[in-house]
Amino acid sequence: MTVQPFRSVLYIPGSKVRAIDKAKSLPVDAIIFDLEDAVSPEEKESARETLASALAEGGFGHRFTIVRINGLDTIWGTADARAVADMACDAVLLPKVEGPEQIDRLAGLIGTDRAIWAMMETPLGMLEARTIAAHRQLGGMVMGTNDLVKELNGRATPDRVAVMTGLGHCVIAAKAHGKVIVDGVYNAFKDEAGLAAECRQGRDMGFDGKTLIHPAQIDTANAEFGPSEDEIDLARRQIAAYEAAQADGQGVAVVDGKIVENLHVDTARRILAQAEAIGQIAAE
Ligand SMILES: CC(C)(COP(=O)(O)OP(=O)(O)OC[C@H]1O[C@@H](n2cnc3c(N)ncnc32)[C@H](O)[C@@H]1OP(=O)(O)O)[C@@H](O)C(=O)NCCC(=O)NCCSC(=O)C[C@H](O)C(=O)O
Ligand SMILES: [Mg+2]
Repeated sequence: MTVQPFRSVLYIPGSKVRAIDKAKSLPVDAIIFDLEDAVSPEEKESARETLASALAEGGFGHRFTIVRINGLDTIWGTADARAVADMACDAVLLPKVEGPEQIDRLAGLIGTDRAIWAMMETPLGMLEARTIAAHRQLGGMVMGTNDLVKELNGRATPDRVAVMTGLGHCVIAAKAHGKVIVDGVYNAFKDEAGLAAECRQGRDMGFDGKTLIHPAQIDTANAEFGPSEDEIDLARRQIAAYEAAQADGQGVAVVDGKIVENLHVDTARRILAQAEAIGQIAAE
């Protein structure tokens, strides 16, 4: 079982050369190089060129590289898509996706080989999560909780009640189709405790990781979305107990007073595979 980690997914404005360079040494699993909201209209074209050179130069190692382009209905979108078709990145992220036809339209510009990721951040996007997740070229989904709160005219509260239905719906859609899904950003980038609590909520819901806006958020996301020592220890003991029970002709084992069935063993194996993948990254 191979499990590529997406615990920490850092946005970097495509216009910020120093930040792009810094990313080569940051312990992130993935990077979103942004051409959309983090780049001013005056810098859109130069950011495209900056990014193309940085990606051509390389040096991002194991980090999964994603470029977020502007929407195809904006004045920059088509030129972004044409430029990104030649960029050395792993995936292209399209903002405000509201249906599979938008993915088809982007595929018409960049080809069908490159993975397309979708920003999930509008009410219509939430309703269409199922058809978007099912698209053959879709690699992953990224929650855009700032836009979603805005579009709902809700309020950004610590319990995230305004976006909770959408978050759960998108997790279900992504998992139904075996796609990666990462949670939205935590805006207060100096509030470590608040970030940790929101990461735990996202992890409990089934998100694979969290999008981040500042390097100071990386360690928290990696810790909260990676398996803990206790989880790894329990996974090992569950597998051992289940294998022993099977050898004894039993279908169920008991560990720490709780039953262990084949489905729990699947989860345990996934935890160990993720821990191994993370260990390999750390050893690089
Ligand atoms: C939020 C920031 C504007 C803060 O920037 P700054 O004041 O420069 O931070 P620091 O001085 O603390 O920076 C310290 C060093 O870290 C580097 N840095 C900062 N941010 C990043 C980053 N994102 N990636 C890599 N490196 C970064 C600085 O260059 C400093 O380095 P050094 O000089 O070598 O010490 C800034 O963090 C920022 O611009 N963040 C990204 C904002 C962004 O991308 N926003 C758009 C995505 S969020 C979104 O759109 C969500 C979604 O669509 C939705 O709807 O919810
Ligand atoms: Mg957004």
